[in-house]
Amino acid sequence: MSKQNEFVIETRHLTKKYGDFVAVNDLNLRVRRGEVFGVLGPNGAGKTTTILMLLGLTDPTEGEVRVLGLDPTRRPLSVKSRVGYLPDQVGFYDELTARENLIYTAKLNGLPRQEAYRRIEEALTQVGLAHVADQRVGTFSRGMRQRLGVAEILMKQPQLVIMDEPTQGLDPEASREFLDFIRQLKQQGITILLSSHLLYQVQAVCDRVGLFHRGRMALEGTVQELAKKVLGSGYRVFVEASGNQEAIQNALAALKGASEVRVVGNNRYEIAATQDLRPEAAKAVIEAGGKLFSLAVEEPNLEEIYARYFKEVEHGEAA
Ligand SMILES: Nc1ncnc2c1ncn2[C@@H]1O[C@H](COP(=O)(O)OP(=O)(O)OP(=O)(O)O)[C@@H](O)[C@H]1O
Repeated sequence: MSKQNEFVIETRHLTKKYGDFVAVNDLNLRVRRGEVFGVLGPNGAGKTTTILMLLGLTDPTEGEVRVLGLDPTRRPLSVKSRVGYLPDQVGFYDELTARENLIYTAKLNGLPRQEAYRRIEEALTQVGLAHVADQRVGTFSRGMRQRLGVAEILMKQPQLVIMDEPTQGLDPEASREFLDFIRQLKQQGITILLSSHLLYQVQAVCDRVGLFHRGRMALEGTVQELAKKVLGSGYRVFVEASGNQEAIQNALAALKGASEVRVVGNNRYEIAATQDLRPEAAKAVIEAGGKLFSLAVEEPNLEEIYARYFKEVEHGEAA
């Protein structure tokens, strides 16, 4: 394993078998300090099983795991007290109030009493639950429970937060707030592992993503890197310009990074490109004697990458 600190999460040849079934297969996952890493993949790809191993909640069959330099198999409590965990259904004691639930967690984590009280009040206020702090959690809506889960994380002040489908079942407003919360944590230098099926959300907050497929990490990188690998290009640049159509089209097609140029209407062109070619396209239009009216760019889209990747996998399997 590499030097502590560089990677907050590191797995080597991590494998989990249930009988003959391999749920996680030879997984090498590395998440750097301070990054937001998105875990994607179809149902049953092994995402939750991986997360449970990272938290010491289930033991690997083979391979190694380090979380914050600790082995969760041997030191599950040390890992749990340092890592914030937000599953899709946050487990709280329904008969206890919001505040009592947090006091209970604080005790489990060995927080000193006064410090715990201070942090709990702060966290409850931050997530907007201060006014219901003394209500039983059994009366809470799903969104309120999730907020309490967030309060628990804020109270812990962890170095790493692991989230498994955290916005599942939340309304759009609550999901948006949740994304802001992730950004806030990132600003504080906290590392985040986020598993989600909501690709646009993942794209909005993640620095890198890993695509899981049948227990393996099939692809890994920034959205741009994945776009290059899977789509070949990924950027679309839209150009509106008058002038000699053939000259403009040729000039655009000659740009480095342009893989295809299509005429999509009167004086309108669409470039498929490996990067944002707007400045280069502007220059090319002028040099080809054209007049530029507008330029726009569409960045690579994780939905498209995901759909294309799995279509190709299926196609490969069918062949
Ligand atoms: N305790 C268990 N016993 C037997 N098989 C299991 C057990 N837990 C998980 N599995 C199987 O392991 C595979 C991976 O499950 P896992 O929950 O990790 O997938 P996932 O990627 O999180 O999927 P989802 O997106 O549906 O949450 C699935 O086929 C699942 O049925």
